[in-house]
Amino acid sequence: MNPNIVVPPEQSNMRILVTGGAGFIGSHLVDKLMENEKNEVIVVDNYFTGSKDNLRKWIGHPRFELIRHDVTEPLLIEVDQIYHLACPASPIFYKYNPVKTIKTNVIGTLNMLGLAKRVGARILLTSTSEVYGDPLIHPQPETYWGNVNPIGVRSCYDEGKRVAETLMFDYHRQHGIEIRIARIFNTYGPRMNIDDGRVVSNFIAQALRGEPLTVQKPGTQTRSFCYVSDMVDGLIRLMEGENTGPINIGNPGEFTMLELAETVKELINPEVEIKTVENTPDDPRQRKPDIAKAKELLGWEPKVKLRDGLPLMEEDFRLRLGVSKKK
Ligand SMILES: NC(=O)c1ccc[n+]([C@@H]2O[C@H](COP(=O)([O-])OP(=O)(O)OC[C@H]3O[C@@H](n4cnc5c(N)ncnc54)[C@H](O)[C@@H]3O)[C@@H](O)[C@H]2O)c1
Ligand SMILES: O=C(O)[C@H]1O[C@H](OP(=O)(O)OP(=O)(O)OC[C@H]2O[C@@H](n3ccc(=O)[nH]c3=O)[C@H](O)[C@@H]2O)[C@H](O)[C@@H](O)[C@@H]1O
Repeated sequence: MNPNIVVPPEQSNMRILVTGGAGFIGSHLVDKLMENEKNEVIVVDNYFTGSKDNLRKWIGHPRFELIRHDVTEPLLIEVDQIYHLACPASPIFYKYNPVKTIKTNVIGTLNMLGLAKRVGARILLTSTSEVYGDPLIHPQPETYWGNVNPIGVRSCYDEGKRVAETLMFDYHRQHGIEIRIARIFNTYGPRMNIDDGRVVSNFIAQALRGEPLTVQKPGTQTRSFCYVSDMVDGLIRLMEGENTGPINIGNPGEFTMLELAETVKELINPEVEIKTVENTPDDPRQRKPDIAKAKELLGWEPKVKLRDGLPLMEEDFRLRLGVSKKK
């Protein structure tokens, strides 16, 4: 090929690895990446919390490949970009085998950085707002170092992601790897596991089954919920842009868990009861992203409000649970 011909970036073919691509956010990201005919997408996943079903429309597609692989083992392939998502995200699942969660975050991220270094790929890590722990600053800007319990039951995830961020920056400084770090705040949408255990999927499944909505005590704790299409848009902008991050990607609309339960009840099943149940240790009391950096550096902000996103998720849950809407 003539070396003087410069191929503009939007014209070049890209081979993209998505680890954890059979999961909730990963499978939506794959859908978006596959829309670009210049992209070839490879998913690696161990199916711990993900499923082939989430990718069924792409299985057999000539630009798509699915590999059963655990990221705690080395991976030798040739790719241009790596979206590194592999890690259980629901507290129930990441606490199920905490040692494995740490291995996934630390050894898994080391392996993906090793791959990025060998082939010269750009790598994006999906970190989390949990790096801020139980935050003492509100809302949380990226400059906040957090308030994390290093020995608690959530630490395998929180500290695991903090080490993963450290590894990303050390590979960047020491080996010149091109890195991107997204700090994702609570994301919801179609394809979440019905029994995933996270609050939005729990409340929607409970409302559709006519079971009480289980608000964990005190119920005044807050979260800020981002719809999955907004999240995927933010991740792609971060990968394609020039900033390493970390950058918060989330929706600043903040709700108490009681408010969320009231909203789900009103929109999905006004007859359902709301009951208060025991909470788990170290549950953060408040969480809201400061997204000034995402707005300025990525030109990104979320578009889908909670009241518009919940019905889209309801539709998907109705189909999967076989519960039709009353006329
Ligand atoms: N959804 C959120 O609200 C949220 C918030 C903050 C950060 N994140 C991060 O985003 C990423 C995706 O989250 P999600 O909500 O889609 O979760 P998910 O559990 O649906 O997806 C995670 C995927 O990773 C796979 N996986 C887990 N361990 C693996 C391993 N050792 N090797 C290979 N694959 C493995 C799972 O099988 C699953 O398909 C995670 O890194 C998570 O920490 C998510
Ligand atoms: O977004 C993030 O940064 C992190 O948020 C979540 O962790 P968490 O906010 O604890 O998620 P949930 O399990 O959905 O809990 C949210 C709140 O709802 C409450 N909850 C949960 C479940 C339930 O049935 N009822 C209920 O009131 C919890 O006590 C908590 O206060 C994700 O699961 C993590 O993967 C992610 O990294």
